[in-house]
Amino acid sequence: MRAFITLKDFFSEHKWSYMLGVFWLLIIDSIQLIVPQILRSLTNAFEKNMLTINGIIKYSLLIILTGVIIAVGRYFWRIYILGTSRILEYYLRDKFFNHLLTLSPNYFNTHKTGDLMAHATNDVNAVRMAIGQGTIMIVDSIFLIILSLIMMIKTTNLRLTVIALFTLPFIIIVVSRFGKIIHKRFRIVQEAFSDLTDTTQENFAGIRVIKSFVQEDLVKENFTQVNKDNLKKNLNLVKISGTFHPFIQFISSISFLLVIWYGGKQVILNEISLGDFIAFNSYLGLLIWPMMAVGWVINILQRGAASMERINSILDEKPDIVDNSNAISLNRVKGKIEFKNVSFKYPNATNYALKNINFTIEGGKSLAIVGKTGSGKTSIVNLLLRLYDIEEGNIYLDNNNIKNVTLKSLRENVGYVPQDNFLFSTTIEDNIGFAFDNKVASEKVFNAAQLAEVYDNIIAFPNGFETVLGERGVTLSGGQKQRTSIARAIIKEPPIIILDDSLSSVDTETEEKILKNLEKIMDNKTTIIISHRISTVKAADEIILLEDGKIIERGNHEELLTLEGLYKDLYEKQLLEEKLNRQ
Ligand SMILES: Nc1ncnc2c1ncn2[C@@H]1O[C@H](COP(=O)(O)OP(=O)(O)OP(=O)(O)O)[C@@H](O)[C@H]1O
Repeated sequence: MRAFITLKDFFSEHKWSYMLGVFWLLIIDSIQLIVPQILRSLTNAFEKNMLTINGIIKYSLLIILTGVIIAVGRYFWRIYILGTSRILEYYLRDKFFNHLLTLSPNYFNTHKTGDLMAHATNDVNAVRMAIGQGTIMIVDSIFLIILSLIMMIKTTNLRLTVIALFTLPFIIIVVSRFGKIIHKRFRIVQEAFSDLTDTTQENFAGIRVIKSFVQEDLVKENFTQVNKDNLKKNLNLVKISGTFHPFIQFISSISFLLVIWYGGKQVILNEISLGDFIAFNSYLGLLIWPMMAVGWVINILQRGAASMERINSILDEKPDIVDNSNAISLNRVKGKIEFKNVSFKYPNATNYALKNINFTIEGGKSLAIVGKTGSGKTSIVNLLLRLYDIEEGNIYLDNNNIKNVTLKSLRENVGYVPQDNFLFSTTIEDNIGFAFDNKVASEKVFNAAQLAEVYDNIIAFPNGFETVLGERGVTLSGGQKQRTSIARAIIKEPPIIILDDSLSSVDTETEEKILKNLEKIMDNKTTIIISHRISTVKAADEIILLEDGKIIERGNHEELLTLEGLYKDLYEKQLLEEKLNRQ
């Protein structure tokens, strides 16, 4: 139960709602305890032939009155307790999502999206149940058990009460044994649900690959397998809960049997009145529910605690990359970037992705990075944006070690066009204006789209810039996505812009136009261009050629050609390719 300590702030904020809910709950419970007394008086009067029509009306009205108060009270405790548990669900999901946003990209490389989605749905629900229904049941059970026992003893005698409670220890044993098994099976069910969510999510994300490889049958088979596994684990849980409840009910019915046998005898011997006997049975009936509820509540709390533990394990996860305590916030930088003796291995990787990288880009100048796939080009950008931290070497921005700069100000100074060009399922206009907290002026969006050479494509769509991308709308071509993504980066007018293979899907003519536009807007701004294509990089002030994480050639285009090395080979091969393409 210690797991729920995460929610202490929530409880302190909402304690009054809980208290009011509990207050109403206790009122209802107290009134419920009056009903057997009404039945008792009614039966006794009936037995003594003293019951008049007026008496029947009086007792009936009393029963109706208690019914009305119970109904009103139930409404209020539901609002206060169940309503607050819904607020808790909202609070916890928000906290969970916000925490995930603080985690470093590496966390998402090593954790499945489906798993995280299952935490945000199933686990949060289980916690809500524990805090809502669970609270009600605990208060209800404790109060009703104590007061029913007092009333039972007062109405009849201690001996009959003790006999009625003969089954209580058995109920406690059964509840605690079953509780443990239910807890374990519930955890397994949650894990199976995570797998199911994950498989579904992955299959739909990769639907194009599945269809193009005609692998629907294989995917179907895999899904059926995971779905079957989920079903099996759920049935295991149902079987145990299915045995548990009737079992408890059976044990408690033995109490009734004992009361009918012994209590009946006491009525015959005139030790208690018929009214006492009936009231006693009603109290026993009232007692069965809380005794059962003890079982339920343990079940619900166990589930809630298991889910809370799973959520806590993520909430306890510390982001790998955070601002250091005396980090400075940079305003608009001049854009000087320096890598000094930087070597880097990805977490859990054995090989270095970058080895002893040294370069300086003066503010306003451009650097191009070329190299074969996997040579470490993107890794340089990942380090500059501090998506990963380095242990060997240093990176400086305007002569400040980036480890001493706030992440926000570092990243705000950079316009980044990533390789995967991810766009959100919202309008094109909102995608381009993504960097701004508030809606940005449409003219600004249009201008960025023009500079990225995608304006004409966008206005050709029936809804133009209002076109919704993704599920409900148009899907852009690879080149259109790249250019929309460029527009998203340049609209910020950042002092540093990074294009990671961002022109690979556009033809050379459009590429040239985009580069010309960039030249205009990037005057006095620093540019890093990563590309496989020499045509994209040849105008850069400096070009570095990477191989296996090392810089093997550097210089401007002309200098690199005179080196007669790999760069020149690459250039000649691409010239030949272009020539062949033109023929
Ligand atoms: N998150 C990661 N974890 C472990 N290794 C990684 C990770 N990202 C990249 N690598 C490895 O680091 C090396 C350099 O990768 P990087 O993405 O920098 O190459 P690249 O030159 O940009 O390639 P491409 O042109 O294909 O994009 C590769 O061997 C790659 O497998």
